[in-house]
Amino acid sequence: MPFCTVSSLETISIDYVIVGGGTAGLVTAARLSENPNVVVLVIEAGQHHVSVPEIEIPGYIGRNIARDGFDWTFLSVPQKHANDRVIPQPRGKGLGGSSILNFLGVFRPSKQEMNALEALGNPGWNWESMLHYMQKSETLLPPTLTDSEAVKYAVKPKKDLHGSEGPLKKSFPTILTRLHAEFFDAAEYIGIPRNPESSSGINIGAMTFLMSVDSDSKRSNSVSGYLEPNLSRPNLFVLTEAHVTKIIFNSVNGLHRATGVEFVKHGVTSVVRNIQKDVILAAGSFQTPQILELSGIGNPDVLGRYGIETFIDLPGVGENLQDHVGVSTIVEVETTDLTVDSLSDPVVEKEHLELYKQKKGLLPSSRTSAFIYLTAEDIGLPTSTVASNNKVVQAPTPALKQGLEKQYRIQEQLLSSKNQAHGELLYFNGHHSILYSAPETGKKYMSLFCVLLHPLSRGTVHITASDPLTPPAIDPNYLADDIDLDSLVQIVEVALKLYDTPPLSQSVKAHKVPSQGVIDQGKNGLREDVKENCRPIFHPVGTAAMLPLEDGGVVDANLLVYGTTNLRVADVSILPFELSCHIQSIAYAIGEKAADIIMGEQVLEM
Ligand SMILES: Cc1cc2nc3c(=O)[nH]c(=O)nc-3n(C[C@H](O)[C@H](O)[C@H](O)COP(=O)(O)OP(=O)(O)OC[C@H]3O[C@@H](n4cnc5c(N)ncnc54)[C@H](O)[C@@H]3O)c2cc1C
Repeated sequence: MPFCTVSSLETISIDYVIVGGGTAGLVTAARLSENPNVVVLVIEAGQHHVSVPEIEIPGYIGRNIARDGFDWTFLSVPQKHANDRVIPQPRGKGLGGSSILNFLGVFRPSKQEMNALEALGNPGWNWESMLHYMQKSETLLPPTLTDSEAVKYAVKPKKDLHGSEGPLKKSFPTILTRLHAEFFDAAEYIGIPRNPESSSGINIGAMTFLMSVDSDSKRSNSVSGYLEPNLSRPNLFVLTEAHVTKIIFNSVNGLHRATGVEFVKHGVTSVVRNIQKDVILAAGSFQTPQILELSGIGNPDVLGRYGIETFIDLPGVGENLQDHVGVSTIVEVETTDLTVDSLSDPVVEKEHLELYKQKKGLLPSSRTSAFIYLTAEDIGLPTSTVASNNKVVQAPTPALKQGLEKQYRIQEQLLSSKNQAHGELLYFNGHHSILYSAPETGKKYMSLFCVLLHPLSRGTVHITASDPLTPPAIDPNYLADDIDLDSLVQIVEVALKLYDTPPLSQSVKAHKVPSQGVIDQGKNGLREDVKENCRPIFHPVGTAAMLPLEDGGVVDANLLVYGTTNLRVADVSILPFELSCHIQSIAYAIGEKAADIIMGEQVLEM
C-alpha cells in the first residue's frame, strides 16, 4: 500500500522524490519503481480523488474547472493587451494533476517541431525518440467505427504508429454528428482535406481525435494507468495533501546536491531528508518554477524582492511562458443532431446517465472531437517574414534574448512549411460555455474555438511572496505581439468562412458569437472581440525551458537543473516552445523519457 504518513517517512530510506503526482510525475514514479531495488516517493499537494463522476464520465469534461480541491483555480494577472482582463488558468490538483481535469484529446505534435527541439540544443529529443515514448505510454483500443465512418469522420489510425501495451488507453469517440461531417465537408470545399491519420508527424487538415477513455467508457489518466495498477509495490510511496515548499541542498566544492524536500501538510512543516539519488520536480508549468524560486534558484532580482537569497543564479526560471490562446465562435444551428445543450435540462441529463451505463448517449464521449489544423497558407499568414518583422527582441538577460531569437528563427522555419499547423479550429457539439453568452432554452448550437498555436508573445510566472502558499503571478502576456492578434483574427475569419460554406452553411441559422454586428465591422470588430474574449486552451509551457545555459535554459537535455547534480524537472515546463497540438501525449512522453534517462544513468553508475 503506497499511501504513507509523514511519520512513516522517518523510517524509510528514499532514493527518488517526485514533487507533484500529476501527469508526468506519476509516469516517472511508476517507471522508476519498476526497479525493486530503488525506493520512490511521490509528494502531491492535492488529494487522491476516488470514483468521482465528474472525473470519470467523459461527457462531464469541464465540470471540475474552478472546483475547489480539483483545480488550483489560478488567475492570470490583468492582461494588458486583452483589455486588462484577469483570465482563469485551470490546473489539475490531486493525484493525476491535469490528466484528471483535461478534455481527453490525445494528439501528436509535428515531426518538424520535435526535431526542432533537438536543433535548439537538446540531443536525443527528436521525433523518433518522442514517438517511441508516446507509443510506450499508450494502448490504442480497437476501432468502434465502420470503414466508411472512419473515412467520413477522418479517423483511421494506422496500427503500427500507435502503442499497444502502454498504460494510457486511447479510444474512438462515440458522438459523431451530422454537423461534424458537414464541418469536414465544408473544409474540403475550401481546400482543407481530411487527415485520417494525424499521429504520423504531419498533423494538418481535418480530423477526429482519439480520446483518453478506456474500454469501460471512463477517463484514462495517469492515476488509472500508472498508479493504481502498481499500488502493491513495496518500493513506491505516495504522500498526498503535502504541499512542497522548498528543496534543500548540500553544497560541496560548488556542486549543489538536493538532499531534502520541505513540505507543508495540514499546516505543519516537515522535511524528507537524506534523499539518496534524485529529486524530480513535476509540479507543472506554474509551480515547478515557483518551487525553484522558493529554493533560491532563479533571477536574483526576482528573488531579492522577496528576501530570498540566490542560491543558483538562473534567470530563465519562470521566463518564456507561452500558451495556446484562442477565442470562441458560436452559431445557432438547425439540425436533427443531439447537441450537448440539451443536457442543461436535468431530466434529459438523467436519461443520459442511464444511457451511459450502456455506453450510449451524450456522456461516453467528449463534447468535442472534430478538429481542423490550419497551415499558414490556410490562414493567409505571411510565411517568411514573421520573425524578422517582429519587434526588437526583449528579454531580461543577453542569454534569454539569444535563446528567444533562436526560437523565433525556428518559428519562422515552421511557418514556411506546408506540413506545419499554426491555427486550430476545435469543434464543440453545442454552445461553448463562456461568460458573456448563454444558450437559449430549446435552441441548438455549434461552436468553433479558434486557437493560435505558435504565439510570438512571451510571458512570465514568478513568485510574489516568500510565503510558499501564495500563488505565483501568472502573466501569459496574451497578444503582446500585434502579429499574434492579427493571426488570431485571421483564424477566426477561417471559422466564419466555414460557417458560410456548404454543406455546413445549410445548418447554420444565425451567428451568436461574434454577433452579426461585430462581423459586419470587419477586421476591426473582430480585433476588439478577440481582445475582449480570448482565453487559453490550457497548455502553458516553457517556464523551466530545456535549452543550453547560454540560451537562457533552466534544464539540460538530461533534465538536470543547471548548477545542480541531482535536481531534475520532468513536466511540460521543459518544452521551450509551444507545439501544434494539445500536449498531454507529450507530458506522458516526458515522464517516460525522464525515467529512462535517470535509469540509464543509474546503470552507468554501477
Ligand atoms: C482544463 C484542461 C483541459 C485540457 N485538455 C487537454 C486535452 O484535451 N488534450 C491534451 O492533450 N491536453 C489537454 N490539457 C493539457 C494537459 O492535460 C497538460 O498539459 C498536462 O497534463 C500537464 O502535465 P504536467 O505533468 O506538466 O502537469 P500536471 O499534470 O498539472 O501535474 C502537476 C502536479 O503537481 C502538483 N503540484 C503542484 N504544485 C505542487 C507543490 N508545491 N507540491 C506538491 N505538488 C504540487 C499538482 O497538484 C499536480 O498534480 C488540458 C489541461 C487542462 C488544465
